[in-house]
Amino acid sequence: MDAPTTTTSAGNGAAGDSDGGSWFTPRTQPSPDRDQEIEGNRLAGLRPVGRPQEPSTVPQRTPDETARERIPPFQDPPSSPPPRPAAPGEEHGSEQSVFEARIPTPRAGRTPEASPDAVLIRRTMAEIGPVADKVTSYFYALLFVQHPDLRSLFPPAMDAQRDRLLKALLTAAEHIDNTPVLVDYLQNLGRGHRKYGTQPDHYPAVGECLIGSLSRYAATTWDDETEAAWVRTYTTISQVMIDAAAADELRSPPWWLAEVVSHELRTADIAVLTVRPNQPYPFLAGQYASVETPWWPRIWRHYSFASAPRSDGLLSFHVKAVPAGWVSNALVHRARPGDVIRLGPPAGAMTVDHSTDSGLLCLGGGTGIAPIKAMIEDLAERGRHRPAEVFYGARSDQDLYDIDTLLRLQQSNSWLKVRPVVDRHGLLQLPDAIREYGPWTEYDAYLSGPPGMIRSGVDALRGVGVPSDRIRHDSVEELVAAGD
Ligand SMILES: NC(=O)C1=CN([C@@H]2O[C@H](COP(=O)(O)OP(=O)(O)OC[C@H]3O[C@@H](n4cnc5c(N)ncnc54)[C@H](O)[C@@H]3O)[C@@H](O)[C@H]2O)C=CC1
Repeated sequence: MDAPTTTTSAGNGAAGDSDGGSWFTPRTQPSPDRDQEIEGNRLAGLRPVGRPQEPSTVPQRTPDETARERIPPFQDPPSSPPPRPAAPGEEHGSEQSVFEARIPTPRAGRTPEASPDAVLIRRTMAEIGPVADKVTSYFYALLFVQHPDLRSLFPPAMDAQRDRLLKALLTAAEHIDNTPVLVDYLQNLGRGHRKYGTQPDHYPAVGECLIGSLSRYAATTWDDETEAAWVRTYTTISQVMIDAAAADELRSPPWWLAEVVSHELRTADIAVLTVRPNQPYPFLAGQYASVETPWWPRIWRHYSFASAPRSDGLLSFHVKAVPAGWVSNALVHRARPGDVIRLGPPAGAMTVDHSTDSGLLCLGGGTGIAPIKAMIEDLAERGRHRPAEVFYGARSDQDLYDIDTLLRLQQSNSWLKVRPVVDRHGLLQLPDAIREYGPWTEYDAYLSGPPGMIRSGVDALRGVGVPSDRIRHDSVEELVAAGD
């Protein structure tokens, strides 16, 4: 399952397609027998094109610069809106592919002018919106019938994961004008897809089926111009992903194997697992990884690292078994020392900004405390004496399964204050607790927990005057939510 080797960044062959255009060659004229063509094969003209070496006089560009050039510049700099709450997932973040980028929405009253392609794409999106389920079913049916070899890249049982690829593509397309954020998102998506065994030549197949499905369900507005806009957009999207995967191949494996070295049941349904990766696993405190168990092949779920990077290389996760959570139940009730799981690459931008001395206001709800604890350990290890206040919310005293660890950290670090907040009478008091303390004007806020907590926590923080750009949380699935 090697990652692509054919594409690299500009300066060594990536930029400058042979025709000076895109990776795909869009058909601009309808073919005479268009009506007879099988849906999904309509873009048989989509093909990877050769990529000659650039002349040595061309200054070397980084993969990032190349990727950003592929996407037209946003007409208006992205604003800093309130972070959108994460959408519900059945397990932490569930497996949202590698969604983590935040697509800023334009500031109220200042609508940036959309590019012509973006206008056409949004028109298609508006038409397929009411029949999104049908588009999804048709897209996957097409993909697996036309390209049965791709079926093995997806889980045997296509549950909620099923529509994630399509959603990711559609959401990215819809935000094609928003260069800075989209590039990060797509690069992450490309890197994250290495663990599925995605190869560059899979992209045209997906592109054909995407266009086949869209043209069928957006038939009223679909025309050659629209098709050309989608082909250009998909070409850009896929090329950024392919290049990011190729660059990543030079420095990281597509996945890591990790042996469970300890498994501690802290409550009837919460386990703390410690694993040893088979090779060094670099990550930052606050990030998360996708995890696959041997019992549910190709089903990946996200879990945050519950400790800062350790000198012995071990990683830990807090997992709560949730109803119908295949992976979480396996990890809590089945996994034992000696079992081997797979880890995807680290992802997530909810990390500590070490360039400032601002305080940290952290809200952790349930197992959402895991990345918060990792960030506090990170601060402690760096010897940075920044004020940090942790509000740890749980439904009962018993559910404060990691309070001892946090209290120990508090004992040895005078700058840290830990405040357990247990729901009383079914009332969720975590956001109320923030209002009771403060002021928080000199603090950066970090939230981690269930989507409802993130939502009300963000509201509460903004209510007490914490500016949106100082509020951070995992934005897993934000793009998907934005595309809904
Ligand atoms: N395991 C991990 O590594 C991570 C898990 N998460 C997420 O954290 C969540 C943890 O689930 P549980 O432990 O079952 O938490 P839970 O549902 O028991 O909630 C924990 C606490 O969060 C607060 N809370 C919950 N809903 C709220 C709302 N609507 N408004 C205000 N406060 C609210 C309350 O204080 C509650 O006691 C999951 O959604 C998981 O996806 C997030 C990051 C990391």
